[in-house]
Amino acid sequence: MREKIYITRKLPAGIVKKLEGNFYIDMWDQEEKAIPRDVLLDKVKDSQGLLCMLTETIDQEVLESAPNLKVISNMAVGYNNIDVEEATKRGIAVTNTPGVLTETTADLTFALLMATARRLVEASDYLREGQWKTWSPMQLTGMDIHGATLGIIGFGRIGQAVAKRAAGFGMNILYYNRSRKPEAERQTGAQFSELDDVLRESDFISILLPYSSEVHHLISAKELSLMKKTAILVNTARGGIVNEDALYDALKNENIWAAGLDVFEKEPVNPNNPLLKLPNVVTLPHIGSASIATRMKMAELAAENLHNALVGSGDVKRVN
Ligand SMILES: NC(=O)c1ccc[n+]([C@@H]2O[C@H](COP(=O)([O-])OP(=O)(O)OC[C@H]3O[C@@H](n4cnc5c(N)ncnc54)[C@H](O)[C@@H]3O)[C@@H](O)[C@H]2O)c1
Repeated sequence: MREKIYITRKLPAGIVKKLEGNFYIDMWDQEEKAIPRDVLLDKVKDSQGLLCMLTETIDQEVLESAPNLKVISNMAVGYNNIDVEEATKRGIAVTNTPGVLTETTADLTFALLMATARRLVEASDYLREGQWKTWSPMQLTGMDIHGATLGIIGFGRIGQAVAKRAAGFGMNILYYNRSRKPEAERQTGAQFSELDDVLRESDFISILLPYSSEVHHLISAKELSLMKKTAILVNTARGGIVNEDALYDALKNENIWAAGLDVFEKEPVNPNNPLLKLPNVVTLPHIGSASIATRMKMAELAAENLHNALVGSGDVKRVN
């Protein structure tokens, strides 16, 4: 009997068709509605492979419901939605999609940095709401990007790709990372600093660390208090790295100047989240890797990981 793969979101037909050559495929295909938890728990019961998104929490309960599972293929580079330790104990391979989304996520990070610095959303709303009646020299003024110092926290693939863009914009670059990256330092002129120094000296802070319990609320009240009052925080990594209550206070009390957020502690974001009400925050619904070409590449790589891990040959991007 063919092995069964369950896919938690509708994927492009061509990608599903390729998998159908070797496996029995079942898929959640309601695009407007996320897969309900009870459906997921039921569907994994007889599956050998699971292709999921970061919106699905693959915890102990899911793993217990899936005694036949051999591979979990996450269609994302981050995999904090999966209990990797528990999966490893059960001999389940966990895979992700690194690399193919690096440049697209760096583009979005830079776009968010610029939109926040130059108040693009506020300015667009101002015009649409019919408020543009005169001209005043200090109206809708923002922060310069050229010549400013960018501090990158998490200097991996995406962090380094952001640094390349920043170098082109004439920014000075500081970075904090677990280990030093001499080759990227040479290419971008970025300088390694301790975390507190990066926070103190930067005009822009870009967070690009993977989420883990180790970095939960890494940026909290104390860290925000080290930042310049004119500083802008951009988070395109994971919401849990920043303490949202502390961030709200820092923005409300003008201890920092603005924030650009693509990610939140709880997603999808509750529309009543107070951060959405602040004028000095630009918010996005986790669209870092959302270009047509990149989402296709991510889906292809996620399918390839699953296929290769199940047939036992070819390249597999394993995280455990
Ligand atoms: N907004 C989005 O849509 C989106 C898209 C892609 C990736 N992401 C997030 O961006 C993250 C980074 O992606 P990447 O491909 O650059 O990953 P990466 O593994 O290439 O880079 C992460 C860097 O962080 C460093 N690091 C890890 N833990 C650390 C710690 N505790 N202290 C200091 N340094 C630490 C690593 O040494 C590495 O250099 C992903 O894990 C994901 O959560 C978000």
